[in-house]
Amino acid sequence: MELINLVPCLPWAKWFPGPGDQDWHAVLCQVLKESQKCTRRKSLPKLRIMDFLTSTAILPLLFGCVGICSLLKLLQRMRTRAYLRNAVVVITGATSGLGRECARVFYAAGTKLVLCGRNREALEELTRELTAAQVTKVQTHKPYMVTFDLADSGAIGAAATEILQCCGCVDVLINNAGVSYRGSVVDTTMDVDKRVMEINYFGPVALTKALLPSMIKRQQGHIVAISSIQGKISIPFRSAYAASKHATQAFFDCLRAEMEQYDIEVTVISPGYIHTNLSLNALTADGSKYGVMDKTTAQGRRPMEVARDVLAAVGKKKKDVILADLLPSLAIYLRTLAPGLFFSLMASRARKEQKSKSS
Ligand SMILES: NC(=O)C1=CN([C@@H]2O[C@H](COP(=O)(O)OP(=O)(O)OC[C@H]3O[C@@H](n4cnc5c(N)ncnc54)[C@H](OP(=O)(O)O)[C@@H]3O)[C@@H](O)[C@H]2O)C=CC1
Ligand SMILES: CCCCCCCCCCCCCCCC(=O)OCC(=O)COP(=O)(O)O
Repeated sequence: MELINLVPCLPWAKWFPGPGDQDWHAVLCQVLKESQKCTRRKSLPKLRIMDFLTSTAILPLLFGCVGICSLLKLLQRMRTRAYLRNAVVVITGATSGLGRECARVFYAAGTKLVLCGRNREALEELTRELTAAQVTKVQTHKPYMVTFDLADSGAIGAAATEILQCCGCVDVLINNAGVSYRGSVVDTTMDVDKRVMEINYFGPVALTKALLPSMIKRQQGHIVAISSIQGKISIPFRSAYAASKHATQAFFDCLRAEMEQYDIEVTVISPGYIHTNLSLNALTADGSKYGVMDKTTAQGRRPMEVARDVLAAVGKKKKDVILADLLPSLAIYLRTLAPGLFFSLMASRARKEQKSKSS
């Protein structure tokens, strides 16, 4: 016990030594005894309350908390359902991977889907599959299909016009389509850098810009960008991809701020590895397809799970969401808090990868 804490107990001292007296030690012992008695007296009601709480109130309290949490979850689910039911939702890259799974979960949520892709047959097959599915809880709507290439800037305006003509408006635009890349900066042609940027950045930006005026007019809408952990940190041999995703993050962060006055929501989603065809379809330094299912991709999260998280993020109108394991999430903090260490780790990773390629 600190001496200072004994000061309030000094009045209990039964006698005080006189000036020059050496018996202060006895006084302090006496004060200490009195203070301990006092603490015991004070803590008795506290002990009784604790006894009461642990014996009678803890279980009801626990059940109460669980009940409140479940109720809040249910309310959130109902809000998400109400927000998305009959909403016009445009999904790019719906022919494969995450886009395809997003189509499934948003269809089951009762949205009016506009499925976008380059491959008409794949879109038709997905539409057949969706409409054949038994969804009982909500009324579903037959998806509309729009075929265009995001690298073709002329086609994007026409696609936006077609979407607005057929559906009247767009409530949610999910910019999901994308391509990855593998290569060293030194070996990669500028054509490849530009192509990755066209598909992952300029395409979504152009589509967003084409649909924004109608959203602003209605003062309603929601834009989603599927970025990547690589929109927040850069790893070696992904220069074009990481750059396109960093640009995506920056553009949609600016857009969010500008759209707040119109009640238009912007959600940027940054997933870690997902088990899709992304690595198979990735471009290499000379523009050819990589064509390999990487171990990291194969071990990634199931696209259906990620699609459910996308639905939840949209329903909750989240602004920025990271959907990754602990390590990539920690890496983002490391990049911010200890950039020197992060850069050294990335340099050593680059050396190792280079070595394993050349051996
Ligand atoms: N898989 C992963 O580990 C991660 C993926 N992401 C992101 O998720 C998104 C979806 O990728 P994912 O599902 O994994 O990969 P997939 O390769 O399975 O799907 C990519 C989709 O984008 C479409 N696409 C590609 N190029 C174009 C283009 N020029 N014009 C129009 N559509 C195009 C593809 O269409 P087509 O069938 O015609 O080729 C396909 O539908 C991407 O933005 C990706 O960066 C983010 C983090 C991790
Ligand atoms: C405090 C301790 C922190 C320890 C941090 C160590 C740093 C480890 C680096 C981890 C790098 C994670 C990279 C994740 C990349 C990723 O998830 O990318 C998602 C994609 O977009 C995948 O695309 P790709 O074409 O690259 O497969």
